[in-house]
Amino acid sequence: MTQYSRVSGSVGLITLKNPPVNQLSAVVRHGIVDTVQKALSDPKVKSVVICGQNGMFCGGADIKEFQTLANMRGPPLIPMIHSIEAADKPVVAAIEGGAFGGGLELALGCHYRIAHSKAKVGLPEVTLGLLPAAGGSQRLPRLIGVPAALSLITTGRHITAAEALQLGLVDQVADHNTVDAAVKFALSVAGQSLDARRISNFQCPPVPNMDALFEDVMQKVRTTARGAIAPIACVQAVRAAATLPYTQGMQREKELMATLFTSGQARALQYCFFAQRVVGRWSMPSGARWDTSKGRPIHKAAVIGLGTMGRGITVALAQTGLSVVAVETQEKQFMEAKKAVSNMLERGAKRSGKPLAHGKITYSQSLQAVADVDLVIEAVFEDMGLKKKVFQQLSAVCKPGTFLCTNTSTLDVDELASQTHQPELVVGMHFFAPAHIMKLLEVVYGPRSSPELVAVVMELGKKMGKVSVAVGNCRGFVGNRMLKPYRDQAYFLLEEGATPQLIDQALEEFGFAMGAFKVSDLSGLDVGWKVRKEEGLVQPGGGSGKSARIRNGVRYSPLGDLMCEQGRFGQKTGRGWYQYDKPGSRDARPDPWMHSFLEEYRARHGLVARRISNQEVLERCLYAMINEGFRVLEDGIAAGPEDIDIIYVFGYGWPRHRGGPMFYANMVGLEIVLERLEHYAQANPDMPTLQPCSLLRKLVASGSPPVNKWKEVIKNVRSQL
Ligand SMILES: CCC[C@H](O)CC(=O)SCCNC(=O)CCNC(=O)[C@H](O)C(C)(C)COP(=O)([O-])OP(=O)([O-])OC[C@H]1O[C@@H](n2cnc3c(N)ncnc32)[C@H](O)[C@@H]1OP(=O)([O-])[O-]
Repeated sequence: MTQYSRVSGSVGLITLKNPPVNQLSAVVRHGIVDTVQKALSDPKVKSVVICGQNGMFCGGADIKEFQTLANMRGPPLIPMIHSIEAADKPVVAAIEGGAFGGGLELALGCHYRIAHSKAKVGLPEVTLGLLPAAGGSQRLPRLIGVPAALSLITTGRHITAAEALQLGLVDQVADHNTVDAAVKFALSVAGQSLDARRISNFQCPPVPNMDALFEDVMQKVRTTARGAIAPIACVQAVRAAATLPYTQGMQREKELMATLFTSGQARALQYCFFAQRVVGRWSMPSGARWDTSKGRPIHKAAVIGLGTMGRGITVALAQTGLSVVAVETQEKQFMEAKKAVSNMLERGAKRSGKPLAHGKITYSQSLQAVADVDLVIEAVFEDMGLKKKVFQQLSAVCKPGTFLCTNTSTLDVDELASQTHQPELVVGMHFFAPAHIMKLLEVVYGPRSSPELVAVVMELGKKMGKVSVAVGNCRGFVGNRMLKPYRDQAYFLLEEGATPQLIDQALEEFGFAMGAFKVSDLSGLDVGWKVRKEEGLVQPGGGSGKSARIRNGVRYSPLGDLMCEQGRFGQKTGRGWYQYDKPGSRDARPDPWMHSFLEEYRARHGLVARRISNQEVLERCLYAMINEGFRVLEDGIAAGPEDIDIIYVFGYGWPRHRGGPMFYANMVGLEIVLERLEHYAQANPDMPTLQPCSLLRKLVASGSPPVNKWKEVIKNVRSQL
């Protein structure tokens, strides 16, 4: 909706009213066309101000309308914005809150822009698989120059009003009432010539070596895009602005948008946008939900154990403004951690331009120091015995009602909870390394966990700038549980004839930030080895005969164990699945040693190497992971496919433009995933993770509904279990 009034005698005030973010739905576009027409034809009106209600200018086109073309009725944006720019009365945009995407494009069609000092602006279309196609890709470079426009349009980043002023994107910044300031401004420019204010008439400011600039940017974008097509189209659109007259540039913008709009990538990225918001509305099997469970504020928190994870968590907490007690009992680690945390905080402050959060941390070598905190995050070594001891001590030391959280990545949260006097006040907070940078937080509740605690931790995650996903307790939770069958398939493929680089290349071409073996080298092969040893799976020398590759009746690959026996722990030892210049180096190079190691291994086990295609790598690794995802849903560990997809996009390097594993399965076609799993399961009867799970079969039998309809089928499957 759009409201119109006349203020200060001669200013037509148009207010966009469409909660939650005044998005440009059809009804709003109608309203703008009508009210602009009204203002321009009213002789009493000498100038116009456009603003948005509830302290928000406009969040852009209505993304929900993109889901079906049928929804996209009503006046199109481009002519609407052109008619504003062509108006013979000055039109001023009063930007409060934010102007994003189509919202900023609307403001760029106005003759002047005044922003509140706390407002942000940006063209985030690229994050939705699109480009600013209501003239944004053509007007922005004309206004602020090609390099700055490229930076904003290809990254989609939101900038502050101060930066926008510096770039010349806005004309004035107001500290108080922006609409009042804009009305005053509109009065002052009434009657003035608008020839120099219509951005579409501008030439792009000249750039020396323009070809070299575009080549350079295109190369960078191709590397970082990992297969996403929108960033490349954004560069092409800006290039059109720099080299073509405005009308031809607009034609190019339209053509590029048409390709993007119907692409699967745009659908996947828009799905991710909404999925990220869906996971915030968490629920537990008990029926407790985000909107009925209230948390309480946390003022003081503690971190136990200052290894890599503990340091990152301490920094992340301090950066939210909380008081943090950081505890490490080992003298050497204690001294190193203090220094490291302070460096990390300094770097963070430099990056964000925000003040240092040093003063908020107190360090201690005694657990007694946490007696008065509201919440503790345990981040000691991944060892059940050690963690149990810490939880017993915490339960004795902390004041009643203290929330106790564990940063375990796989261990049983309920078992830890049972070590305390108040097991309902224990949950998992599974951070990802480096914890102050990585966005994902898995919040792991057990059957006894109190909804209040889940609410507290989800809220705390939000404050820390994390995307928090609430999941149930099981081995590996959601992320690591699904990763296991994916990794296992990668090992089996090595045995069957692949190399680490063949598998990694297929996964990286798919869009993963790193292939399975590079990730393994980065995180250290010894971590999994230790766990497998504790589980009694490791046989020295890899074992011999038939039993060497079978454990508990299921196929097992001892390759990782053999690598560890050779001291090849990955980057930290300079040798792993790849070789490195020196220990700690990150530049992975294929290792000829690996070739003979695999040949010898295959010969010992009577395996004949065969040619493995990229398609087989993707199908076996990804479909095994997806199949486990269906089991996770069937078991009620994740509330819905969105939870799984967001965990993978934010924590495991899954390419966002493919929407997450469960969305991807839907894009491929559930019947195809089922058929391929059946095929591979038949060929490998000793790999139960390839046996299609019943939820997948049920979904296919129900006609493969879209992801947002899966919950109904899941409910039926669970009720039959
Ligand atoms: C031809 C076209 C060309 C054009 O260039 C294309 C575009 O403009 S593409 C668009 C380019 N624009 C963008 O990419 C901006 C996308 N939006 C954002 O980045 C953030 O929402 C914003 C920064 C605005 C506010 O952040 P915040 O304060 O943390 O709030 P929040 O994020 O939690 O959202 C609150 C609620 O609003 C909902 N919703 C939000 N935006 C839209 C929308 N455009 N539409 C529909 N709905 C939208 C959102 O789903 C949520 O609903 P719910 O039911 O409560 O879950």
